[in-house]
Amino acid sequence: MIDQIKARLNQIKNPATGATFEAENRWQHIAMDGDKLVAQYNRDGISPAEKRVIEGEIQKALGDLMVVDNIMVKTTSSQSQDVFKALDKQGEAPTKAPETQPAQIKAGHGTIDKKKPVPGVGKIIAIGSGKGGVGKSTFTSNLALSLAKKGHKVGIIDADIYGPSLPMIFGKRDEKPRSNSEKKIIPVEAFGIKFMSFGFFINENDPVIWRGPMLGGVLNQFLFDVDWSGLDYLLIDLPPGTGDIQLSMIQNAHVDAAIVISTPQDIALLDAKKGVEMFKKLNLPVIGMVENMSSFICSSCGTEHHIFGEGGVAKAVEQLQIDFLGQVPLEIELRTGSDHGLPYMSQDQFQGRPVWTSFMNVTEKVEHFFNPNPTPANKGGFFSKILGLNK
Ligand SMILES: Nc1ncnc2c1ncn2[C@@H]1O[C@H](COP(=O)(O)OP(=O)(O)OP(=O)(O)O)[C@@H](O)[C@H]1O
Repeated sequence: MIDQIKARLNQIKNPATGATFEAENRWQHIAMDGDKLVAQYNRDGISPAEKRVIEGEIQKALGDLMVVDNIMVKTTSSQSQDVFKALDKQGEAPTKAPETQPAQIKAGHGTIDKKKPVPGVGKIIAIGSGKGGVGKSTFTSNLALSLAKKGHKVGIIDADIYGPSLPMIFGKRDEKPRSNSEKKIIPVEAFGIKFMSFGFFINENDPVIWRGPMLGGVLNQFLFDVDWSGLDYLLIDLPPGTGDIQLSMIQNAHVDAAIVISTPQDIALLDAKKGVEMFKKLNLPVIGMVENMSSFICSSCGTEHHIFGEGGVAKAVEQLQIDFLGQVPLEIELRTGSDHGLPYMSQDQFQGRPVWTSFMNVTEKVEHFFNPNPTPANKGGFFSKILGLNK
């Protein structure tokens, strides 16, 4: 099959010149890795928009031979600045301002090999889930807000390449991140939380195939090319799953600990256990597991319904010998808040409700994990205080 694939890939045309990839000798590597195709071409002179056309053509050319999700196309370029600029709503890079530039992230430049601390950041927590849609981004954003309520300076990296939802949750979908004069990306800020999202750099309709080449380096770029100075906690919202993508994202990054989110459903739990194992394999301490959507309390009759099952996460943490950080019930306002850019924990009118209390309890456990013996001097924003970073 590989010969057939090569023959078809050679006929892909460069939209910039109209010549085939074969004629321009663009392909550098075409090989199968199990059932996955890894192909790499030289993209000098090809713009991001043309690159997307090419990826569409590759999908079309190979669509009858293999599953599109198994096609991984990498690129190399001698111009390391041919990058993905923060997009405005129409998909165009914003115009220049005198002292800042449109922020940009590079594609296909791999990971850095050494784990090094992120300047100005206290602790970095990776938040993962085995399965998609269990509420990882909802949890991450509300944990950030709860930590901020306890006096900490908090940032979030939205590294969920499949469904970056932080711009929506924080009501910043139209934001265009910029870089400062030191070429550091300035994080976007909402409700006192600084964040950076992969969503600012892609069009929502871009196929996942196009995002593939960005996987390797994107987390490290978000860790080191963004100005995170002054943070106590930096949370990383990982893509759902426990495969190579998640592994390669975190194995070279300096992360202090991880939290795994699951629903009580068997299938989600099974995958969440794999997530815990993945973090353990990477020698990353697991703070614990959170059960989201644990139950629904009927507002008319007050009965508690365990829609996705009951007690599953409590059992799993026992088997895995990790801590149970708590349950977050289903609550309509948690969803509507996220949909409307008004995250739940930013709305003080919900204080005292079960979801609010759950988030504050989880927050205390996270604080305790890093600071088991709080004193008045190191309580609330303690990392910044120690480091003298809070201005
Ligand atoms: N406890 C909850 N109560 C009500 N709705 C919730 C709750 N948790 C999450 N949701 C809603 O469920 C949906 C999925 O949540 P979210 O996007 O946070 O999941 P995710 O695990 O990050 O998904 P993905 O895998 O796509 O990144 C969202 O609409 C969110 O608002």
